[in-house]
Amino acid sequence: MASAADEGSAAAPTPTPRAAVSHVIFDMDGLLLDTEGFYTEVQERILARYGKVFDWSLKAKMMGKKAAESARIFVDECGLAGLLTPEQFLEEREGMLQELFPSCAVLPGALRLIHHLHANGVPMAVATGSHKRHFALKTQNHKEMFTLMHHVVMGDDPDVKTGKPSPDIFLAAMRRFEGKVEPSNCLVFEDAPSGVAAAKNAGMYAVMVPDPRLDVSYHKGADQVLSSLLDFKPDEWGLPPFKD
Ligand SMILES: O=P(O)(O)OC[C@@H](O)CO
Ligand SMILES: [Mg+2]
Repeated sequence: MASAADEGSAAAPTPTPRAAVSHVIFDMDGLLLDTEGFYTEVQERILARYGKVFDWSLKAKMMGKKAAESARIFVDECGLAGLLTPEQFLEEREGMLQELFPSCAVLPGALRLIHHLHANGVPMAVATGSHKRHFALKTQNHKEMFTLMHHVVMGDDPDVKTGKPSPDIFLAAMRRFEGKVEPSNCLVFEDAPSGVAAAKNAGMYAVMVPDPRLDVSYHKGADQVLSSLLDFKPDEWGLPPFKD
């Protein structure tokens, strides 16, 4: 029988990679940038006026979607039809969001991973449901991270006919890489159930980094679920390992 000392000195077996991807696509809100809390805060405030409470099952349905789609969900699910239109909801939350977005922080592990992949020549893109104007507000203090991306696709891009969970945005992001890239070459990082579904609908691999308040039933469909980007091991996906 091997002693504890023998076991300690034995080289760890090299794990078989889950897949060998060559290209990476990042979601933005709630994955790279800590902006989801702003949406929650503003929506809680609006709902409180109607004596209602914003909860995580509603959050799960709204997050990751284009603004108009999530506004429709908000009004319908909260039974506000006749009291508030989706357009009024968007108008009302706009001022509050515009003030909050520029102060957003980068989420843990995002910069480390992006710098590592860039240094190793792995092509990266961002695919966000956010439209151009909100993207500019959110990224104004984090420009460097986005210069390392080959490209960014936003929710109001003409190639994005339908928002997540439609695969449109991830397929558009894939097609804009150089050379011939297949969905099975792409690894998507997402925080939202609709985003994971979009990646899977596109035929890609999906690593989910969900908010801990999101019910575990929403993790279904992801190929891997992590508590933080800091826990990501590139070699599990055929990507160059971290050296530190
Ligand atoms: O696709 P992401 O970057 O999460 O953006 C969606 C955002 O508009 C709100 O959830
Ligand atoms: Mg997101």
